[in-house]
Amino acid sequence: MPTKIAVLGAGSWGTVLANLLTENGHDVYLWSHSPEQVATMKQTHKNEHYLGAEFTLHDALHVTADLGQALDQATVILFVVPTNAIRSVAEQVKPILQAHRGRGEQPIIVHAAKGLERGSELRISQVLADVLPSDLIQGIVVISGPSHAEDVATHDITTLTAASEDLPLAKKVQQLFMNDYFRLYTNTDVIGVEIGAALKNVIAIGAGALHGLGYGDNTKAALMTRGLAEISRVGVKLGAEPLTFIGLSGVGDLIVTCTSVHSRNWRAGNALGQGEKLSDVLKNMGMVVEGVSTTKVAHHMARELGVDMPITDAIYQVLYENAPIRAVITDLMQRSGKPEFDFDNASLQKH
Ligand SMILES: NC(=O)C1=CN([C@@H]2O[C@H](COP(=O)(O)OP(=O)(O)OC[C@H]3O[C@@H](n4cnc5c(N)ncnc54)[C@H](OP(=O)(O)O)[C@@H]3O)[C@@H](O)[C@H]2O)C=CC1
Ligand SMILES: O=C(CO)COP(=O)(O)O
Repeated sequence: MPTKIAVLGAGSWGTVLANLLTENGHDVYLWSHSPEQVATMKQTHKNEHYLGAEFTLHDALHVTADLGQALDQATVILFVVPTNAIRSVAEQVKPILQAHRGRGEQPIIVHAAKGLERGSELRISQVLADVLPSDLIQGIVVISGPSHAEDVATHDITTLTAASEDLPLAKKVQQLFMNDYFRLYTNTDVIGVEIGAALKNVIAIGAGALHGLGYGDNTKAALMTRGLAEISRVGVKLGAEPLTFIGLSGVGDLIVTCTSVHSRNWRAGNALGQGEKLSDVLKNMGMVVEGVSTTKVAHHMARELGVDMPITDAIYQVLYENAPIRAVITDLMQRSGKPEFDFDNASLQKH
């Protein structure tokens, strides 16, 4: 029995996930807020701006700019817009779900975005829970892991995590997405999965910058390892399970984002390392670079929580205070010597 799924956001990731779910036999409606983009996709069967000319939309995939049509009788709603658009899209979804309430429908809400909301510092599942009351929905599941849209588009073998506090719901979502090239594992640590997903983008900007400046493999490994240390530190302080950070949405996503030319965060960092201005880099990218906004949120969050995040702070200085990259690297290296692990520090323990 096919499941009706509404995919909200027709950028690179939303389009590829909608295609995959259609391949898996589901009845999928891909919603874009742009009627012009929908008209072009219907005419060409492509989403060329985001995925190039090679990628073709599945014949059975419905594309629409009508949110009501996408949501009508959908049992799953997948949010794949950038973090800072999640709230406004959820606010458009809410009255439609309220109108459907009489039919007794309660869709599963899934999201695939990676960031922290500017201003509120909320994780994405928290933003969704803030807007969509629990009597309107079955629950919220996050899907996350090392997964560039460009590689999934060519059926490269890919593994993700489906995370929810409600394990049966995570298992349902796992089954919807699984196929011979896309494998999901479940996890109940939503905090760890969302924090790992958001903060790896910050470190990927740093990895790109090191590449742009000509640093070698030792330096990149140092950045990724110490980057993971600070991601884990803040995550555990927020209540995450430490093990999640050695999983797919921790080290897994950190590796792919810090090493792939597909990563918009890595590419932005690389361009900065080569001396381009941030405003030009973002203008030329034409796609979301989540790590730029997340760096600001994480920098403030670290201060509020009293967690040491020296790499994130250094990237903040480069992005928001115009600090020269080589100077912040020198400052990082000149900090006093420290133990690799502070085993006695309570902030490394969950409780
Ligand atoms: N690309 C990838 O490989 C992966 C991305 N992700 C995450 O998925 C999320 C989406 O990323 P991705 O698809 O790559 O982003 P893109 O930049 O490729 O596309 C973003 C899409 O969201 C739309 N959009 C932007 N603002 C709004 C809004 N206010 N209302 C409705 N639609 C809006 C854009 O429309 P328009 O064209 O009009 O601007 C565009 O269709 C991000 O959080 C990203 O980190 C996660 C895993 C992999
Ligand atoms: O999250 C991603 C891969 O897992 C995509 O990363 P970018 O947003 O840097 O392209």
